[in-house]
Amino acid sequence: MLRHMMRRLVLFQGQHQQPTFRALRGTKMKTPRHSPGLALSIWTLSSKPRDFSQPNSSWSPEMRKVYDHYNALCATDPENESEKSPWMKLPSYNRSIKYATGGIHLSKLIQAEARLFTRNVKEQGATFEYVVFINKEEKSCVCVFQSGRLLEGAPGHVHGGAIATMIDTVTGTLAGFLSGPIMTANLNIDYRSPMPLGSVVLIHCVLDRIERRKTYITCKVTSADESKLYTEATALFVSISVGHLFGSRS
Ligand SMILES: CCCCCCCC(=O)SCCNC(=O)CCNC(=O)[C@H](O)C(C)(C)COP(=O)(O)OP(=O)(O)OC[C@H]1O[C@@H](n2cnc3c(N)ncnc32)[C@H](O)[C@@H]1OP(=O)(O)O
Repeated sequence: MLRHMMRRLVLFQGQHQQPTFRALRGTKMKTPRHSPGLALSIWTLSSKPRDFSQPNSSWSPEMRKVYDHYNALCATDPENESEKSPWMKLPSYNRSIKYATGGIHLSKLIQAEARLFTRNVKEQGATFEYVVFINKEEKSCVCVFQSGRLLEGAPGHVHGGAIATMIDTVTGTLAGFLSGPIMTANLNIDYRSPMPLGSVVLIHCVLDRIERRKTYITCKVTSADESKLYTEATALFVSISVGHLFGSRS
């Protein structure tokens, strides 16, 4: 069954419909605590994983306003239903493996207690609140990001590592959407002005170019009204085989 699910995962990644999953190198299989039969029957009944891109009560009115703006862009015009919007909102789970068909089951086998860095604090609003909207035609995306109180670096401002985490996540999401399974090979960041803790910012990413296995993305982080530039970055992602995550170079 595991082999079957892995095959579905590879097929899924090849369709480039969703962002890729991140490194699982050094992965260990976890033996289910229950008997396999019982465990499987429970999994079959399990509901959909929580989608963290949905609004929650920690979102500020500004976060909600920007979210509503981009969410409206995703809707199909009722007067022209044949023309689909190029915008789409991506779901977000606490493990990227859950994007794959059967991923919810796989995530219970592969390092079952692992959690995506940006989604690992249960308290809503304490760390990374974000949602990513992709524009398929422009090969670009916008992430609406609200930083929480646990992300402080300089007093009252967001930690540079937290900003880098978000840039890696959003550029990686776009690269994975466009190129399938990838890993970050290079990330260059210029911090232009300090980002107030708790503020809502936009992370704009666009495809620069694709050369063989290399996908180059450029990124700008601005205030929600786009009047202030906080950060600029460029990122290189290299396409990998799923085997690369499990230690095989083939
Ligand atoms: C939903 C959430 C999404 C989150 C996305 C986040 C993704 C991550 O953070 S991944 C974690 C951080 N990244 C890593 O741990 C990666 C570690 N590095 C590796 O595994 C490998 O070095 C890897 C995969 C990047 C490249 O290795 P490999 O597959 O052997 O590629 P390799 O043959 O060396 O290079 C391929 C091409 O990329 C180029 N390249 C590789 N690394 C670099 C680099 N650091 N800088 C510039 N170019 C590079 C090579 O020159 C080569 O170019 P060309 O095609 O022109 O000859």
